[in-house]
Parts: sequence; structure tokens; C-alpha cells
Amino acid sequence: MESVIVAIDGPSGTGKSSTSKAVAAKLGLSYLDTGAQYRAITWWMINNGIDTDDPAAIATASAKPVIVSGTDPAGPTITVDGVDVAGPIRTQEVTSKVSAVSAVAEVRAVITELQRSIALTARQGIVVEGRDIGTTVLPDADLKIFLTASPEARAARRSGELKGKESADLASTKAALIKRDEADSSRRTSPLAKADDAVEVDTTDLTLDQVVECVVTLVEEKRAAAR
Ligand SMILES: Nc1ncnc2c1ncn2[C@@H]1O[C@H](COP(=O)(O)OP(=O)(O)O)[C@@H](O)[C@H]1O
Ligand SMILES: Nc1ccn([C@H]2C[C@H](O)[C@@H](COP(=O)(O)OP(=O)(O)O)O2)c(=O)n1
Repeated sequence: MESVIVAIDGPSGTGKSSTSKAVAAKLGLSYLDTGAQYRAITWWMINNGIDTDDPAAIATASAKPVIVSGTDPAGPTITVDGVDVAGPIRTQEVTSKVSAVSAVAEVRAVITELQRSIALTARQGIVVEGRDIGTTVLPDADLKIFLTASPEARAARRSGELKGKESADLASTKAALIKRDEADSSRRTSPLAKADDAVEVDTTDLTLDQVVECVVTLVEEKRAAAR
């Protein structure tokens, strides 16, 4: 297998971004954070005065922002219309609105096409992480992983990140995270779901290194089987 495509999906705080970046760096692959793209389009909608509770307005504007993702796992980047939005897309305002924006079918069509073109041009291969990569974006991926973890572990990881930046206690972080997972899992267009052929890894009691090792081993097994 010359170039390998790995799809990593799962709910918030299961370790998708950290795992994907580390696996890509170890194996010399590109890395794509598709959540960052949905956050970027949400940021653009807010910044351009589009009502994020108005799916028709979002649909009309969906093709306007130009989103560019840099896919080096050592320093992934994201710009919208040439503006670096790596910081602004992580605010609680964007986080609270991203599920509504990403549920709009027109938004998903635009972003899915962008994701496929990025995956196609990654010469060494790529690790793509998100919610619908194994089911919809790259159904022919060489390896599909579905990460899970208990809501308690996920909330603890997330509130550890937020501390010092924006105040968020554990209970409200957990409530917001569960609400977003429910919205992402119940939307009509390509909801968060495990692909039938995905390997499920429960990360609740695993260290990040253990999860990375597990995924790297699975990629190596796939490569060996293809030889
Ligand atoms: N297995 C793990 N054990 C403990 N903490 C972890 C683990 N995996 C990731 N983390 C931490 O949890 C937080 C959320 O991880 P992240 O990779 O951003 O998750 P996701 O992309 O699924 O939302 C980060 O601070 C990360 O360092
Ligand atoms: N492939 C994807 C990736 C993310 N999304 C949406 C749904 C998620 O709540 C948001 C944000 O995703 P992101 O991975 O940045 O979220 P977390 O890092 O888990 O907090 O984007 C999606 O609909 N499809």
C-alpha cells in the first residue's frame, strides 16, 4: 500500500485530534481536522452577520467563504478568506453554534467536497478526523477507527483545556458536550456514526500514547496485509 487513508471518527473529547496528529506524524502522513473546517465556516457566518438559527440563510451563504487547511501534522493551519482563524474558531461562541451550522446539507456538501479533494491530493496518505469520515466522506478509507470514552472522561479532558481561558466548570462542560453530541448524532445529513467496518477503541482508561500505539499497529497490519 503506497499511500494510506485513515478515517478517525467519534464524539467530542475522545482524543481524535491528538491521536490523529500523532499517528500522522509517526507514519509520515498528512493530517486533516474536519471539525476545524466546520468551525471555520461557523466563524465566518457569525462574522458576516448570518443568523445561525436560520438554515436557509446559512445554505445561501455556504459556498462564499474560502477555507484552506494546512495538513502538516506538526503545524496544522486553517484560514478563511486568507485570515488565520486557528484561535477564533475555538471560542465558546463558535463551539455553541457549530452543530447548527454543520447540520445544514449545503454546508456539508461544500465541506465534504473540499475534504475529498484534500485527501485525494495527499501523496503519502492522510489521517482525516471528524464525525462522518468513515461513513460518508471517505467510505473507501483503508482503515476506519471510531473512538469513544465515557462522558465523564471527555468532560474532564475538555474542561482541563478550557481552564484559564474561558471559565467553564466540569458540570456545564459535560452538559454542553452531551448536547452537542446529541445534535451531531441526530441530524439528518451524515450524522455522527460508527461505520460498520470501523474498529471501535474505548479510550476512557487508555493514555494518549496507548491509543496512538494501537492505531499505528492497525495501520501497519493493513499495510502488511496489502503487500
Ligand atoms: N487517551 C487520553 N487520555 C487522556 N487525555 C487525553 C487522551 N486523548 C486525548 N486527551 C486529551 O483530551 C483533550 C481532548 O482531546 P482531543 O484530541 O482534542 O479530542 P477530540 O478531537 O476527540 O475532541 C486534549 O486535551 C487531549 O490532550
Ligand atoms: N466531520 C465532521 C467534523 C465536525 N463536525 C461538526 C460537529 C462538531 O460538533 C463540530 C466541531 O468539531 P470538532 O472536532 O472541532 O469538535 P471537538 O474538537 O470534538 O470539540 O463540527 C461535523 O459535523 N462533521
